[in-house]
Amino acid sequence: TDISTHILDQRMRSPVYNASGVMCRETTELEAVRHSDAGALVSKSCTLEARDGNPEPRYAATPFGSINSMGLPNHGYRYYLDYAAHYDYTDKPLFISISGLSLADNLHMLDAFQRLKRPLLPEVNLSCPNVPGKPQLGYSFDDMATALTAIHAAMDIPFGVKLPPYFDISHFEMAAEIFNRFERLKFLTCINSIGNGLVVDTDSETVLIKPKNGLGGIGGDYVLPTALANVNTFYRLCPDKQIIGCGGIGAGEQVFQHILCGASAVQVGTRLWEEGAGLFTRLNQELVAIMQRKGYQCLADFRGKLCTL
Ligand SMILES: O=C(O)c1[nH]c(=O)[nH]c(=O)c1Cl
Repeated sequence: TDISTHILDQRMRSPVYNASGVMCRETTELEAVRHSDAGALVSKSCTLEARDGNPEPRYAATPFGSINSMGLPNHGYRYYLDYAAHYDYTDKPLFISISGLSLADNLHMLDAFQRLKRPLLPEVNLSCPNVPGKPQLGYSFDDMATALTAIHAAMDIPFGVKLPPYFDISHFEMAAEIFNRFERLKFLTCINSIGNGLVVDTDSETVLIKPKNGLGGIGGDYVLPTALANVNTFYRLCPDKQIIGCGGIGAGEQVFQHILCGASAVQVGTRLWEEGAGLFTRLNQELVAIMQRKGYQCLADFRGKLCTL
């Protein structure tokens, strides 16, 4: 049973890796993912300068997932640039998440990464919901088109984007039309957390996290149907791009479902935060068991083959 996959020409021994933001802010964390059974790794979204992020508590686990308003805490792009400069690319693919506070910052950081002339894979984050005063690009189609036009003009290497969840068919269609304009935009990571949810503790009658009156991005079991809808819809609307699934993965079954909906690889956030890097070993085993039960030899046997009625 072969669970390997490729993103562009880069092979992954497993289709499962971390979601940006989880187990990836420190080089020690990136190394933990690299030494795990994950098939790749992605770094914490970086900004031009280091950021402390939002006041704590800013993450909370909940009965069916998590809520977070981290506020883009990271060491600044040079820290991740150094990691990418010394990384052994023969091991597993390295994705670099970029989340500049302005288009100029994004262009500056992307240029620095492409000048390394290393096979790193930039994932431009269009969907951070937690920086007060910074509306996310993914929900402003004109601004997103402007940014991607400038990024595509500046980038000689292939890149991807981290997308927010969309909920309206016309939004899927408008977003896909924009993405399809850009040939070197090669992968779409769907989805980021569902922005600005609110989780309340009944006993204390209090929110769980400090920033933004308790509002934060929702992840975990709550978001699986939305994640699958975004994966499958962009899989159908953007046939020249690969889809990386993210959202609601806690067991091999959801890995299987994301791939069935069209994902070439999948990322895990909430469940990884709660369980640790042993998660990848478990997910790989559970995916193999499902494939064996169904008689599938490789991921291509079922990728994108979701049946409709
Ligand atoms: O608050 C964060 O750092 C954060 N949190 C998220 O759930 N998604 C993001 O893209 C980011 Cl950048």
